Amino acid sequence: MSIHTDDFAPPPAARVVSAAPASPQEEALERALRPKLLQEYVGQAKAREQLEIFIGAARKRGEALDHVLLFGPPGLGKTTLSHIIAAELGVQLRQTSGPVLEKPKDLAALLTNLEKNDVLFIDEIHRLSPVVEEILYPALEDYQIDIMIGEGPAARSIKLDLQPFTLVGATTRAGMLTNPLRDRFGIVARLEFYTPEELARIVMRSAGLLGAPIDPAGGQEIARRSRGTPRIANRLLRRVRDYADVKGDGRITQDIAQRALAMLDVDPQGFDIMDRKLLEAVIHRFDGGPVGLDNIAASIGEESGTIEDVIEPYLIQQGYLQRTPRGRIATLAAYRHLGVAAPQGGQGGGLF
Ligand SMILES: Nc1ncnc2c1ncn2[C@@H]1O[C@H](COP(=O)(O)OP(=O)(O)OP(=O)(O)O)[C@@H](O)[C@H]1O
Ligand SMILES: [Mg+2]
Repeated sequence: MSIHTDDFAPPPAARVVSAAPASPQEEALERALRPKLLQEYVGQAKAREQLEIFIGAARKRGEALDHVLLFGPPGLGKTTLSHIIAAELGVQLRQTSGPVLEKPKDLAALLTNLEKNDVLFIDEIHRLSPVVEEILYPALEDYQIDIMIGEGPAARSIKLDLQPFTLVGATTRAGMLTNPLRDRFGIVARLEFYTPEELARIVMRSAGLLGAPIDPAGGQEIARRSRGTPRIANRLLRRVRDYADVKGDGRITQDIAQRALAMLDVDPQGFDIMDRKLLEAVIHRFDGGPVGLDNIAASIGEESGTIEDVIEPYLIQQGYLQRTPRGRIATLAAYRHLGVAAPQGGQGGGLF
């Protein structure tokens, strides 16, 4: 048996505050913690209020809900919300994703199987191929599709009528949607990072479902360090619970939470090693910026897409990083957080 040095590298999923689901097991656990109705869905007041009204109206009239676009960083509850929409409408949900739909006929098969007012959920909708997207336009507008039968000179196009349905599209990158696709969504909901109070409610609820005894202060400690993201909050809760079982008497107290999170390398701001690496790179290797995304990516050995979708949004929202047309800039808060003296007199990209 040969041993490669790669065997010792931690897998990417080892990042404990990564917003992406770590494994199929984690996805199964997540499903168990998923709220099923709007009432249980914590936070996102704006999106929830909109949906409550439009869902209520659609139900009253017995019509399909307008098409819904959900966008926001990973782990904020887009998939959860799509399931809730179907449940609140009292219809079935069919689920697929942009990269899975390779050919027009893949989408056509799904569409023709929908029943009246059903929800079709397309995750990562920004990754639909153009030929598949083409099929979607008339389906969304007139509940019709044009499909080609046969090949070569014998090929002909036929129109098929569909049942009225609702498309729920989810994306981490609304900017990557084509205009004609974006224009066909009547309801557009942008999901925001959660406040520590909202995350604390989520943590307490999840702990209840897991049967884990927890103090409110323990819940708040986990919430504060979850990067505004329910998926991370639930993951940290499970790790802290393990720690409490082994190192304590099973109860998640603030002290246990603090010790467990320190062990996991999640700092009091909820930043992990990747966040710190990024800020350190901008400050130490690029004089605080401005520096382009690709340079940061090369410098910290992370894909630029991951940086843009997963790492940066929270750092920007919290005011540690700025995205400018000339590149990324580390703010004063970033210098402070890393305990580095900020440059004096108009350096650091003119921020100070
Ligand atoms: N508003 C909420 N209230 C309670 N729990 C939530 C809420 N939003 C999300 N969660 C929890 O967080 C987990 C992740 O949410 P979800 O899978 O819906 O995120 P997502 O936005 O679809 O992520 P991705 O972009 O990776 O697909 C869910 O399993 C659920 O338990
Ligand atoms: Mg999802």
